Amino acid sequence: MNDITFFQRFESDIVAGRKTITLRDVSESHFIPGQQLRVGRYEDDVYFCTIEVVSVTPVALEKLTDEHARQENMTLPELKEVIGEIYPGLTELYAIVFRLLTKSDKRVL
Ligand SMILES: CC(=O)Nc1ccn([C@@H]2O[C@H](CO)[C@@H](O)[C@H]2O)c(=O)n1
Repeated sequence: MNDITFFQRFESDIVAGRKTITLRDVSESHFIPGQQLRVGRYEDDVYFCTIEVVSVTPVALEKLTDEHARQENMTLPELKEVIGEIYPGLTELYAIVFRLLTKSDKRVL
């Protein structure tokens, strides 16, 4: 069982350490710093890595900065577009900072 999923298109950035945060809605704001999470792909739930939660911080959409975008390996306009597609109309987000612990050796990229 996985604890959190990411869209498959972000898998390579996560396992390469280029994406170190995710922005989620309140339904995924319950993670605790220090918690280790098994990470799967949203499309098929295939496990691909384990991360450790570093912090969970509420952030308003309008308060997102270039630093958040850098941690997503995107530009700020790209990030806002992605969020608008995943969470239409949502303005209250939670920034989950994580660090990569282990990668699955069964991944096929
Ligand atoms: C079911 C579900 O909500 N899945 C999600 C939600 C969010 N995200 C990522 O968070 C950042 C901003 O939202 C973007 O980089 C997306 O990667 C994701 O991969 N998968």
